[in-house]
Amino acid sequence: MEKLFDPISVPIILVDKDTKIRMINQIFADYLGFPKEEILGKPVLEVDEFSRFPYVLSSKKPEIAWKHKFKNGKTAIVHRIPVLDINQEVAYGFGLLLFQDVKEFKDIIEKNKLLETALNYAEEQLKHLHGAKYSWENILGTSEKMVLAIYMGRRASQTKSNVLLLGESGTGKELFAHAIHHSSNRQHERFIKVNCAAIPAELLESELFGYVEGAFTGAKKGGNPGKFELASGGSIFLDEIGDMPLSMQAKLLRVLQEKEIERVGGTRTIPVDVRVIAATNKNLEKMVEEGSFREDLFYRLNVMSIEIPPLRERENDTADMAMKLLEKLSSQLGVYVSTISKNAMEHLLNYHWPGNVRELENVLERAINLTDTDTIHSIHLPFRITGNKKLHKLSKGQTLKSILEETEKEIIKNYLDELNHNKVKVADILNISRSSLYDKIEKYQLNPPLS
Ligand SMILES: Nc1ncnc2c1ncn2[C@@H]1O[C@H](COP(=O)(O)OP(=O)(O)OP(=O)(O)O)[C@@H](O)[C@H]1O
Repeated sequence: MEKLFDPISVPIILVDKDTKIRMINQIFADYLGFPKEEILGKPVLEVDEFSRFPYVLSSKKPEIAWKHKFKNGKTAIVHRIPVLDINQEVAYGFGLLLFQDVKEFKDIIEKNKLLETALNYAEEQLKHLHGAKYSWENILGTSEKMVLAIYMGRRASQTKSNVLLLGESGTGKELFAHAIHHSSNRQHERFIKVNCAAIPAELLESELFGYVEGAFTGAKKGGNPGKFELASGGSIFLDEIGDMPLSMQAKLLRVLQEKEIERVGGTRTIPVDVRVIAATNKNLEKMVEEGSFREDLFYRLNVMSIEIPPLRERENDTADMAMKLLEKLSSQLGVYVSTISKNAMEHLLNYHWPGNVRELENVLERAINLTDTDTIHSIHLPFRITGNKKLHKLSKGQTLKSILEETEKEIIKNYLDELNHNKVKVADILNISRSSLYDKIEKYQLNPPLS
């Protein structure tokens, strides 16, 4: 026994069922300040009057990590464990000193607390990074179709089902995905986005499901978890799902059905609990008919499908949305632009917005950067929005010269109207001299009527 226990650097003691010390290793004896021979065979209470071994053996209950003060004044953290025989009778008691000094223990606890705080902070940061950034409050729109889409989104968020977001580019599908996660019971877990169109087909599998060490040349040591594993407990947003190659669609279907993944190159299955929110601007039904999207996957995803209408179908939304986006953008850009002129608003309302809200945002941001006042005028809008289509068609009697003159007159008139006939500004924007502008005003009779 001595040979066995003495080399162990942790103080250890064994007492028999009568609490007599049967073994104590050298380090423990030194700690107590007695020669070993003096202690061996003695009842433990004689050596340490505060020992709780008599109690531990009679109660048969171990005491783990107890603070203990020895007769010599030293305070330690100890384990006292009753060891029972096959009849559940006490055979002996085993004790060890976990920390020879409570301060050592406290230091470790302090360090642990610090580490825990740092870890919590890091986890919070990570959640913030991987969490949903938008909620329903960020989604603008009061038209009937939008209100319905938002209602569907809110309902879907309360379910466990997969969600399919359908809509043209820039209609706000990603915004919806964030809001759904944010208002679901997974809100404190991760929200992981994967753009299926942006990842090369050959990398998509390892991106989604991860890989094991040595799975392919260049694979990281120790392997790498995929987005599904990272999102476990939370939501995964599969954007542009319509662009997922057929081979991957089959693998995704398996994951949705089995709720487990297999890393590339691995053999072990890993359970994953992930809510899938998928989005596409493609017509999946048509793709199913054409054979480029799996029908079974379509039905798996299409449980809660939400159609987000294009901006041109959201009657009354554009004006309200433009004003709210203007407020948001100007505060983001740190400028004060609060008004859209009547003329400019008319152009915004008449435009067909193929790029939807994203395009509206871009147009407004550009306009904010161009205006010198608190108002956006039509001259601050791109020509595709203000452009007068009639000028592109040649009507009877028109010549190139007359079209150019008409266009010139139109543009100068627009600028003069928008800028309250401030000729300095107009000349500046059109990049012509002031005298040239005066000539043209004269030529086209663009002076405001005298009141
Ligand atoms: N209803 C809305 N309210 C406020 N902002 C919106 C709304 N819809 C879209 N946006 C804004 O328009 C931009 C595009 O939105 P988002 O990325 O969600 O569109 P998408 O449909 O996912 O586009 P894509 O199909 O091209 O990925 C974002 O900046 C978003 O903040």
